[in-house]
Amino acid sequence: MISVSEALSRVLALAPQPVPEQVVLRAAAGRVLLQPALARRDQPPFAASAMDGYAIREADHIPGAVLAVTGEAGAGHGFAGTLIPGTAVRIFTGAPLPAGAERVVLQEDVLRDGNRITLGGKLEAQTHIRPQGADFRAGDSLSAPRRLRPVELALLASMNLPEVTVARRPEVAFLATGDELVMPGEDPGPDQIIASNGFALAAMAEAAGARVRMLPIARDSEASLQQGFALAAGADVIVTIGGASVGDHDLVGKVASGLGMERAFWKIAMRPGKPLMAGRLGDAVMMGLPGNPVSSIVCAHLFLLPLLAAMQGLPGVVATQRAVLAEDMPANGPRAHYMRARLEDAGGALPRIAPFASQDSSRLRLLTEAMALLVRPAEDGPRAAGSVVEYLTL
Ligand SMILES: Nc1nc2c(c(=O)[nH]1)N[C@H]1C(S)=C(S)[C@@H](COP(=O)(O)OP(=O)(O)OC[C@H]3O[C@@H](n4cnc5c(N)ncnc54)[C@H](O)[C@@H]3O)O[C@H]1N2
Ligand code: MOO
Repeated sequence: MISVSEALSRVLALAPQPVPEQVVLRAAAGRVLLQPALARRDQPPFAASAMDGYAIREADHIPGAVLAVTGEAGAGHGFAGTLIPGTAVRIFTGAPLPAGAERVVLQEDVLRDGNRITLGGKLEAQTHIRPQGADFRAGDSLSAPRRLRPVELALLASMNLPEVTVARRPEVAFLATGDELVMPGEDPGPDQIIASNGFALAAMAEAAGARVRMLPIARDSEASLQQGFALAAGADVIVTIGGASVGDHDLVGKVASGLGMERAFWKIAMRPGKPLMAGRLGDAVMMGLPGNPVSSIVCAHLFLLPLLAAMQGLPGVVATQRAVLAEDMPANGPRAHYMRARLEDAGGALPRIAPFASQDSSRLRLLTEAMALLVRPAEDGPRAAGSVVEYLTL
């Protein structure tokens, strides 16, 4: 059995290079920007007013000064002339500052009478001007790679970039296998259960930027699995669920090998998730997840999500955080243990973490109550309450 970190590097070694594609901004949400995006213009493109008021010269900024209003500057239509000393131009938020103007006084701070304004007795120090390029300059870049959040879409839009280069979404085909499985809403036989894992896994993959195909459940026969693999043709990643272990009906490894899968590994020193396998099957990456619900979800978190990240040009890392152990724990065995745990704010710098008494990898409901996976490295010694440990969130 190989270690978790060795397995992750073997999985990442299977990842093909990201494929760039051009998309319009409206289609870029959540996609990974592959090339730095360069602003095509300054923003603001001119010195602009930040307030509604009057543009004036610095020399006229005197309490009680009386100035003639000689024109107007609005957003989208500036004042054509130059501001003459002793005069003011009515100005609105976002309007270009007239030539010669050096500050904007708020309309609340002046008295207007016909075409004249009188500045108030108490004037502000702030000029209420947004200098040209205060947000960004032409040529400034949004660095890559990065996953595009809504705020970055707005930034790209204001850089006047209608299209961006992003990574093509990897396509993942999920193939659940087992005679005991039926889909939700179907009528299960007396020995059957509902196939559940795929719903979590598909949602996880989609949130990680993938497109997902959920294939019909394969039965525990070589022919049915072969048919399932045939239906997965064209996918970038083929993920089987179940049938990965050593039982007589666990046929995934055998069938995949028969179809030419080059195995990168089978079995990892971790729990849950020991029977995980991965390799290359034709042009696709193949990942065989264990069938137990918690095992499949934990393995997907540790290996499938980093793979999908790497395929989109992002680092394939699993980020952990630190917490303080709430109770003593005995030494861990030879497999890294990802323990379902409760996380609580203990008022200190780090949260407190307490593993659940049951770590049964079939219990989905418990998993929904776990706020974290406490990571116990293989062969970790006993740990006393109060020691600092690592965890990850699902
Ligand atoms: N003699 C041994 N037995 C087992 C070992 C072992 O090392 N020696 N490993 C155990 C571990 S650890 C795991 S994990 C499981 C995984 O086995 P498989 O990947 O072959 O999974 P299945 O046997 O097909 O299913 C296990 C379990 O999960 C349920 N299942 C399967 N698919 C789904 C699904 N899509 N949705 C919901 N539940 C699913 C299935 O009904 C079983 O209860 O093997 C241990 N055995
Ligand atoms: O490692 Mo299995 O994944 O315990 O349930």
